Amino acid sequence: MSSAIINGKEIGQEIRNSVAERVTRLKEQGLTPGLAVVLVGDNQASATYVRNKQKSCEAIGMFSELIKLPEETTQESLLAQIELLNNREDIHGILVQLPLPKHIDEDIVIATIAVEKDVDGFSPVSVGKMMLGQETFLPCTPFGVMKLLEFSGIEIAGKHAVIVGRSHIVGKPMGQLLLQKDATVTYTHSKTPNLPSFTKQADILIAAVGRANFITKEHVKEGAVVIDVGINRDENNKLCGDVNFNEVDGIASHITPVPGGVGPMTITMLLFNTVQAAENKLEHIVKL
Ligand SMILES: NC(=O)C1=CN([C@@H]2O[C@H](COP(=O)(O)OP(=O)(O)OC[C@H]3O[C@@H](n4cnc5c(N)ncnc54)[C@H](OP(=O)(O)O)[C@@H]3O)[C@@H](O)[C@H]2O)C=CC1
Ligand SMILES: Nc1nc(=O)c2c([nH]1)NC[C@@H]1CN(c3ccc(C(=O)N[C@@H](CCC(=O)O)C(=O)O)cc3)C=[N+]21
Ligand SMILES: [Mg+2]
Repeated sequence: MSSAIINGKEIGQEIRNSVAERVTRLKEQGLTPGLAVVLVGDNQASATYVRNKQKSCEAIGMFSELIKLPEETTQESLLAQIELLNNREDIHGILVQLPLPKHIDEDIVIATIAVEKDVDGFSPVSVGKMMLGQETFLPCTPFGVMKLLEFSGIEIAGKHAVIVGRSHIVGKPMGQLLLQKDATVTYTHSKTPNLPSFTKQADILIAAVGRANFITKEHVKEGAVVIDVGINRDENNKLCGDVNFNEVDGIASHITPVPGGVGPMTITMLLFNTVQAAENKLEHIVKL
């Protein structure tokens, strides 16, 4: 029997519809949610993602502005651009597309984004609040994965979640969100010996490695829920995940495809966070 497919495009669309309604209500009150996307350099993949994000904003009536800076932009001038966006009334969310050119310190750049506009949830204050379980913008990819699990009726409490990967933007926050929902969490990474001995224990397996078709049937327990965060190109330049879908299909109870799994959810949660940022501002005005 084949595994149930978790359809991120469909679940994402359902959430986008409710976000679109919130946009309509905000506009009736004279406020159009605005997202600024900062793109430095001419990384081809980044340009594609950014276009995708902008199209998605427009589709639900949000304002989006692309700030496109040349590869040789200095850190100082990038920081100045972010300060301008921090102070703009029409911009509620700021996203600085990663990776940045090597001569720029990403940590400093991200820390400069005003926390109330940090819709990626990457700044140190946002991360700290997330760790403490305080209200904040959650990082879009792990947040999107939590929504996929929720909409698919997958129970998390008491389950063993194994994360492959510990990056600051995916693996590490993913484990935190699952822990908050009472999973038992194991982190694995490039220094983990005998990886399958860990992943085989997973009730929920999250692959965030960045290697095409890396997770095979030897890594997966019968009946596990497998979430594939990876976005890679295979030897034929075809988009593929970190999970060898054909091998794992039929072993997993549920699996996310690539494309059409986690990717669309990342953008959905970016829209969600940006609308929330605009609503927060409105509530603030009403309170004054
Ligand atoms: N769908 C979406 O919306 C998004 C998808 N992505 C995709 O997800 C994937 C991961 O992204 P990201 O977290 O940014 O990547 P990083 O390269 O920052 O992190 C990769 C992680 O995988 C670990 N790793 C690498 N090789 C192995 C191995 N052989 N065994 C076990 N662990 C290993 C690394 O370990 P160590 O820490 O020891 O180096 C690291 O923690 C990529 O394909 C990326 O394109 C990313 C963001 C959003
Ligand atoms: N500051 C910042 N925030 C990010 O959220 C961020 C980033 N930098 N840098 C790059 C990664 C990657 N990322 C993706 C988003 C959507 C898809 C997506 O929509 N994928 C589609 C397919 C897209 C295609 O066809 O190429 C899918 O999986 O179905 C993929 C990857 C966000 N990232
Ligand atoms: Mg850098």
